[in-house]
Amino acid sequence: MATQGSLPVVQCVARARIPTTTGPDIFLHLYANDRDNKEHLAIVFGEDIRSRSLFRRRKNETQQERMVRGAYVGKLFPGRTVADVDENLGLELQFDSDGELKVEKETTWAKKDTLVRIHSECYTGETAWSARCDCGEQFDRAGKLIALDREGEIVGGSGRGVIVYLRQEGRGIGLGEKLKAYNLQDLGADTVQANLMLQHPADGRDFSLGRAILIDLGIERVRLLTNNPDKVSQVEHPPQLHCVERVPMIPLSWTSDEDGIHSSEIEGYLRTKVERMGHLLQKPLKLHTMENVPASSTTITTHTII
Ligand SMILES: Nc1nc2c(ncn2[C@@H]2O[C@H](COP(=O)(O)OP(=O)(O)OP(=O)(O)O)[C@@H](O)[C@H]2O)c(=O)[nH]1
Ligand SMILES: [Zn+2]
Repeated sequence: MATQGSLPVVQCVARARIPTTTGPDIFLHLYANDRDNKEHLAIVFGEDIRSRSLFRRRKNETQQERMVRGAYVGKLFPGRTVADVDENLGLELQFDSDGELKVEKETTWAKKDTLVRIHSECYTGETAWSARCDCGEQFDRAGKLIALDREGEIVGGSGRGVIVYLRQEGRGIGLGEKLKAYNLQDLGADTVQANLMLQHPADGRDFSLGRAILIDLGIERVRLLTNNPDKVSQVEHPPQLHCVERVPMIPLSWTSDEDGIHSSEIEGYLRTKVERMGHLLQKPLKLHTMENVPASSTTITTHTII
């Protein structure tokens, strides 16, 4: 687990509106940073969640250049010439003498609890239909919960929220090493043992880039979608960033016979997360060590961070 340490410097390179197949427009932000050369992303729900580094005014730039990188208010349309004013919607951005965006409630989301997922890239789970993990399901669920007002007892994001998408494939070991880890798992190791056998830490990820991206987006109070306690502690950077609540992500297969991922591999994966990585999962789970103990006593309770 990485220590808090200083924040990386992040720069939003571009933002674009993405009309989605599921309904809402999202705003995809691509980031550069001073720690690695990966293209980390922020999937932002809500036109008014604004990247300070993207909107910061640059010397001698034109309004056209601002619109091309995505530093505009409201909606783009053919013939629009000014980035900082959307006359159709009656929106205008204001800036201070240093060219920093002024946070005004009419144009910029601020000081509100925001539903957030810090998600690590998983090609196999998100693209290759893998039933070894629940990453793809979690990614989809995060988008759905951000768009919804509520789902059962979970309060959604009502169309405002962020999925910080960190290029940390394989809990940071990369896709090639993760494939080797899968082979070791087919040979009987669990996901933690496999990493260690390959001379990698069980989970060497550093979420400081996630913190820096959220702060750049002006997010201050996070309702974090995760079962991973390490992530909860990583979303603390007082006074700028606080985790005010942990919102559990219960695997769909635990609440439905049809939905979700049903495979022997996923049960082992989730069991290892609970037993060996300290993940906080609510549904009773038959643990290796608790074979003959009634399920009700193995419920792992979660704690809402206040
Ligand atoms: N090394 C390794 N990485 C895996 C394995 N299965 C999934 N992963 C990676 O684990 C990461 C999953 O992280 P997240 O989806 O952020 O979830 P989490 O950190 O486990 O915790 P939650 O926020 O509760 O979902 C991704 O980078 C996956 O590629 C595995 O068997 N071995
Ligand atoms: Zn995965």
